[in-house]
Amino acid sequence: MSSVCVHGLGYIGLPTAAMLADSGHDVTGYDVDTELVDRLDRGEVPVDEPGLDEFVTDALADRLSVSHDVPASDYHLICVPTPLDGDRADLAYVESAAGTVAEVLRAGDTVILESTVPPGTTVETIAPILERSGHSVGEFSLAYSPETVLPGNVIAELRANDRAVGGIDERSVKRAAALYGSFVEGGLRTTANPTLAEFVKLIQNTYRDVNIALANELAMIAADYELDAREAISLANHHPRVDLHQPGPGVGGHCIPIDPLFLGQSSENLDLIERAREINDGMAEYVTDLLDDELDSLAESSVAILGVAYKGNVADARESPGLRLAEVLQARTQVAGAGGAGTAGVDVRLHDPYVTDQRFALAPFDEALAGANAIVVATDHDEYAALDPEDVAAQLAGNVVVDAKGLLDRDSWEAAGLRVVRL
Ligand SMILES: NC(=O)C1=CN([C@@H]2O[C@H](COP(=O)(O)OP(=O)(O)OC[C@H]3O[C@@H](n4cnc5c(N)ncnc54)[C@H](O)[C@@H]3O)[C@@H](O)[C@H]2O)C=CC1
Ligand SMILES: CC(=O)N[C@@H]1[C@@H](OP(=O)(O)OP(=O)(O)OC[C@H]2O[C@@H](n3ccc(=O)[nH]c3=O)[C@H](O)[C@@H]2O)O[C@H](C(=O)O)[C@@H](O)[C@@H]1O
Repeated sequence: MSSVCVHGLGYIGLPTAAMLADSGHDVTGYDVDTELVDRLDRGEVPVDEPGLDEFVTDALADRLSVSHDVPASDYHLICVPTPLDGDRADLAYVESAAGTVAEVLRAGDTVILESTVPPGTTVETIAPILERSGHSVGEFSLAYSPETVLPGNVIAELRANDRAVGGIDERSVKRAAALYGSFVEGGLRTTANPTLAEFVKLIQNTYRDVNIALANELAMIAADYELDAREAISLANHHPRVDLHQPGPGVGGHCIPIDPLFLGQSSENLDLIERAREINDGMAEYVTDLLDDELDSLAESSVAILGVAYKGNVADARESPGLRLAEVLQARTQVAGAGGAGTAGVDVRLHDPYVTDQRFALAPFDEALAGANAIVVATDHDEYAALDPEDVAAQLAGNVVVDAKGLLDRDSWEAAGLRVVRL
């Protein structure tokens, strides 16, 4: 078993550190957020993910420790953020983490980058920073291995998913594969080319983004023929070589809407991929058009948006389709005030049973619904699937329901006197 230091104890780093400890390695978790390190040290697990609390707590009682310092270790795993800055990846965090590793790196150690990055980052950006240690690539090992876990199912997918491992040389491939082999039950797909592994991660998320855009476009076309897109997609998917995705109010989260843009960082050849992004981002406009068609006067209406989390049963509201819809609705109906300043027309109420972020001015469910002219189901939370249409109808002033996630049983909702428009 090896000593491992995990840099970055967020959504990816923390479960990975606990998994490595669970597999018998001696793991140190390091994060620049000193408060986070202190909280973890007290046994508080601030990352919201099913089963993670107990998994991390058990690891902390055994082979996982957290520290404000980076110890010399056989392995360094870098799991720090790579946000978007304009239309480019902000690599400041991975550069900083690599700089910290360089300070303790020894000949024979292995560094693995897990953060999602534009192709070429490991070779062109990380390797030169690590060489500030005084050791050359080859004296230490270096690999890229992307994380592919699905939020909501992280612990199971850490073990079960196949994992791409791209080493900078054959020794790096072997060293990285040995570490992942200690807990990955899926296949290890190795290559002596980190750039290929970086590219593979990006095209997995791009595949999903482009396919969702196709589903969204099909939903708009189906509506022109007065057909139910989801019924059509379900029937079409019975073909052995067709697997269409589902339409929705947009693509949220901090990965799928962002990773396709990383692909374009050193290539002028993105076309379909860029168009897919536009289609997915444009779904908020489309849902606004639907509401405009259904309501007498959008500007004088109240609309309850159910769901600001980016997807069902999670609390993460990054790149939220529900919030984007709220912005578009307000921008569309803004009217010039006396001083020329815009005043919002439509009254938008936001509700979410999972999101706790105070910045979003979320309303309790009954307040969000009270006297509203329309509701939009923007997130497929289980709580919304279980709503009683009679109760909802009794609280609304209007009868328009836009089911943007195909969550509701249309017959029972229409039997309650509601007009259901579904994407
Ligand atoms: N969250 C997800 O579902 C997935 C995320 N990824 C990728 O994994 C990477 C990490 O993402 P998350 O864990 O979600 O981010 P996160 O924001 O949850 O956590 C990152 C942590 O890194 C810490 N950090 C920042 N700079 C640091 C440094 N120089 N040294 C040590 N710690 C530092 C931050 O304080 C934070 O606690 C990103 O590149 C992301 O795109 C990949 C697949 C899935
Ligand atoms: C290829 C792939 O499935 N990538 C996963 C993805 O996780 P994430 O939770 O962002 O993906 P998701 O469940 O597709 O949700 C993204 C968004 O897309 C929407 N969505 C999803 C599927 C669909 O048919 N239609 C649709 O509109 C969701 O509602 C959500 O707003 O991105 C993660 C990441 O890279 O962070 C990655 O680890 C996960 O495995």
